[in-house]
Amino acid sequence: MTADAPVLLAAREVSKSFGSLKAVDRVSLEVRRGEVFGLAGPNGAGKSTLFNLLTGIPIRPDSGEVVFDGREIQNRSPRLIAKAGLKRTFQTEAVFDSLSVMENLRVSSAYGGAGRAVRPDAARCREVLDVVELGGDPERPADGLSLIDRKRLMIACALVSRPSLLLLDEPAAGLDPADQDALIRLLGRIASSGVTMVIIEHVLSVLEALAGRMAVLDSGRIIATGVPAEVLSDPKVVEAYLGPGAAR
Ligand SMILES: Nc1ncnc2c1ncn2[C@@H]1O[C@H](COP(=O)(O)OP(=O)(O)OP(=O)(O)O)[C@@H](O)[C@H]1O
Repeated sequence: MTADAPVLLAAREVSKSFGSLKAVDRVSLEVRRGEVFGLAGPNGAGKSTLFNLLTGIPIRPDSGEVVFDGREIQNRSPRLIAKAGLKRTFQTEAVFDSLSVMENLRVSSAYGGAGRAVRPDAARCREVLDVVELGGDPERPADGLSLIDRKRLMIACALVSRPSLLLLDEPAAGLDPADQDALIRLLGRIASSGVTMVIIEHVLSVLEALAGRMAVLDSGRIIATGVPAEVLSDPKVVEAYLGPGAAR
C-alpha cells in the first residue's frame, strides 16, 4: 500500500447515541485501498458500534456519512453494502453449526455475492478453504470445528464473494498464542492478496504485526491515529487503557 493509494472507506463525523450515551461521537477516519487498519480501545469504547454503523448492521448513524468506494452507504441496506464488496466478521464465530463447512460457504456466497451467480462456484469455495488453510472434509458439520477452525471458516465465508474490504471484529479473541500466530500469518496472506482490512483487536500484538496504521477509540471518540508503535506509546492511549496517571 502506498500513502497515495485511493481512499476505499471514509467515515465522516459519524455519531450514534443510545439514549444519553454517545457510543460513537463524531468519528472520522479514512482507510486506503490495500491498507490494514487497526482499531483498538478499552471495553465499551464504541468499536463494534462503529463497525455496525459502517456495515448497516443493525443500526444507522444519527449523523455523519460513510463513503465506500466513492459512494455514500450510511442509508443502504446491509445486503447492498455486502454486495458492494464490504464484508465483515463478528466477535462471536458466526457460523451455522448445523450446516457443513461447504454449506456455510454456499449460504454466505448467496448473501454477499456481487449480484452475479447466487449459486457459488465450487472451485471458489475450495480456493478460499485453501486460503484459510481449513483442510479436512468440506462436507463435515461446522459444529465439530475447533475455535481456530471456526474462525478460519468465518473468514472464508466473508472472503468467498471476493470483497474489496474486510472488517474483522476481534478475530484473535480466545485464541492461545500459537493460534494467534497462525491467525496473523493467515490475515497477512489475505492482505498480501490485495484485500483491504480493518481489524478491531484487543490482542495488540496482532495489530503491531499487521496494521500499517491504527486508531484508538475511547468513550466514542478517536484519541490517537498513526503507526501502531507511536499510537500504543501515546500517553492518552496508555491512560485510556490503564487509567489516569498511568502514563507518567
Ligand atoms: N444496542 C445498544 N443499546 C444500548 N447501548 C448499546 C448498544 N450497543 C452498544 N451499546 C453501548 O455502547 C457502548 C459502546 O459499545 P461497543 O460494543 O461498541 O464497545 P466496544 O468498544 O466494541 O467494546 P468491547 O471491546 O467490549 O467489545 C457501550 O457502553 C455499550 O454498552
